[in-house]
Amino acid sequence: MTHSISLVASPLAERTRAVLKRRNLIFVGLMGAGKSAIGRLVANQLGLPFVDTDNEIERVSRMTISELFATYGEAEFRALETRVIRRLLRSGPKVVSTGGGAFINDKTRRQIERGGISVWLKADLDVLWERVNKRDHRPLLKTENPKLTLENLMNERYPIYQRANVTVISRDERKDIIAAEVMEAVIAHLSQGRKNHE
Ligand SMILES: Nc1ncnc2c1ncn2[C@@H]1O[C@H](COP(=O)(O)OP(=O)(O)O)[C@@H](O)[C@H]1O
Ligand SMILES: O=C(O)C1=C[C@@H](OP(=O)(O)O)[C@@H](O)[C@H](O)C1
Ligand SMILES: [Mg+2]
Repeated sequence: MTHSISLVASPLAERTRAVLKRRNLIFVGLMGAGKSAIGRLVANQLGLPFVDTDNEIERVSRMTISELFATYGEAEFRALETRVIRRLLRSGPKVVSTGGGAFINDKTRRQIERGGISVWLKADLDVLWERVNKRDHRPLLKTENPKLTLENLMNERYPIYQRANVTVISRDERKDIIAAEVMEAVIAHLSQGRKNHE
């Protein structure tokens, strides 16, 4: 777990911390959406611990995600992912970036729903493709036509990601701007919740 504290928290970050209280902030969405990058940035701005579940899985298994898929298959990877996420979400507050399939798994999604506020980083196919095609560490994209695979995953998964508490559009825009939009959306969501309970 990395824990970095910004020297000066912005007013936006302070307001977000105040509404978040002890809840976790959990990033979900497709590969390339920016969960790992934006999650880390938001954690840094909030002065909260940050965990990327793929990194945590690699740490506990002492294998890379690709090695896990190749050696044990996707089903075992999902079981490990569920266990790691359950443990991480037991306490808060922290920022957790999940791998793209976590929220799609029924068991894991229920844990996320109970464990904090979920943020879907939603992006269109060209944005995702532009980002993922530069690296080859994602086993699900090692297909003959990875862009089509990504498109198929979008069609399957977007109806499920839509259940997240908050949606922010991830696009060709500065990361700190996307991070600020995440914080605004979290504040709006939690303030709305408070109004409904009054
Ligand atoms: N707003 C952005 N602008 C430019 N590049 C971005 C942005 N958000 C993410 N990226 C880059 O896109 C790539 C994929 O992002 P990553 O955080 O690994 O996505 P995910 O964890 O959702 O798969 C990384 O190289 C990351 O730095
Ligand atoms: O979409 C998926 O099922 C996966 C996404 C990956 O994480 P990122 O979304 O961070 O790339 C990683 O967990 C694994 O390769 C499976
Ligand atoms: Mg990631």
